[in-house]
Amino acid sequence: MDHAIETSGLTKHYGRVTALADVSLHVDTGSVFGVIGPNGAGKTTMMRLLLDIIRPSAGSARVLGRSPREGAQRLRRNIGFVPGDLRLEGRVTGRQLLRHYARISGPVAPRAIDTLAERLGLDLGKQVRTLSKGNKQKLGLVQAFMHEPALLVLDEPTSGLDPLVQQEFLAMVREAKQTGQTVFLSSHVLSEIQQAADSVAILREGRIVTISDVDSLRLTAVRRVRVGITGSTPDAVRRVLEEVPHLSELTVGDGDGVRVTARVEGEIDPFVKAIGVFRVSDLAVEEPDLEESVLRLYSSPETRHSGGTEPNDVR
Ligand SMILES: Nc1ncnc2c1ncn2[C@@H]1O[C@H](COP(=O)(O)OP(=O)(O)OP(=O)(O)O)[C@@H](O)[C@H]1O
Repeated sequence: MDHAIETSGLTKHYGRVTALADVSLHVDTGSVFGVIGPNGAGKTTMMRLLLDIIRPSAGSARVLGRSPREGAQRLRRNIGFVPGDLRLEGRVTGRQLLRHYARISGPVAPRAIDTLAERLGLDLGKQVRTLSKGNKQKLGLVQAFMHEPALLVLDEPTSGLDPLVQQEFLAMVREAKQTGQTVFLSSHVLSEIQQAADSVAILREGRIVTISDVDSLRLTAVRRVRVGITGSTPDAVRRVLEEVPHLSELTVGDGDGVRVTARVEGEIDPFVKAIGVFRVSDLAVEEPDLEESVLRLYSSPETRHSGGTEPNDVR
């Protein structure tokens, strides 16, 4: 399989700040590749380097077989890009702006703009400057997808979108993959990467901490769960839940029914099956925390000793 993106020792310094350090990775053509990391990890820097918006201090990249620097013009037609700091202003309508972009990006299939806008619930008749943050983000997504580029580079693409629109976006990513497009997207939300990506690079302080397939990563996800149970007693609930593997920090309180909180690591299925024997009146499963579930497990020994959880500490 050939590579839509290849980087070798890619490095970017801003004065004394190293935004990206020695990043070498490749993204298979036709795959969805996620980059995940906390604020300031270097995700935006990497994307800007790939698009020749900024130039590397060291190392190199190839995008669709070319250096970003040499191939800029042609690459723009074959890449759909949503920047992390998307700023759209102006008195033009969304439709007028997209038509303008279509002249730069190359042929857009008839109705592609309307179809995408309808999917995302975007009104193309409104002036761009009057759109909310989420609606501007939708406009950014339509402009990236509308010409069916070979490569989509999406920096925090779901920021500002409500959950239903996020799901629609994820469906668009899956469809893009089915048609052979490559998607390179960044996020600091673990669940989004898990749903969308085949492979993921974890970035921290400008360095790749690990590159893994998403299925292996899923096993490390840590979730916080809260359950309300009626028609049982705290003791009975505790007895059942104490048998659940990879469940820790269990609290069982008595109040309006039995109130349970716990931390579940990895697969959620044994926990769901265990509470299934009770009458569940309330259930909340919190989004896995990136720091807790992934970064501590994969961080360097020095970082781990500064208070993180050791991988083999995890119960
Ligand atoms: N133009 C710049 N001048 C100086 N430092 C910069 C510049 N751009 C980025 N940095 C620094 O480089 C590091 C990486 O920033 P980058 O924006 O790539 O991170 P990120 O992972 O995209 O973060 P976020 O999730 O907050 O968007 C940060 O320490 C940031 O402060």
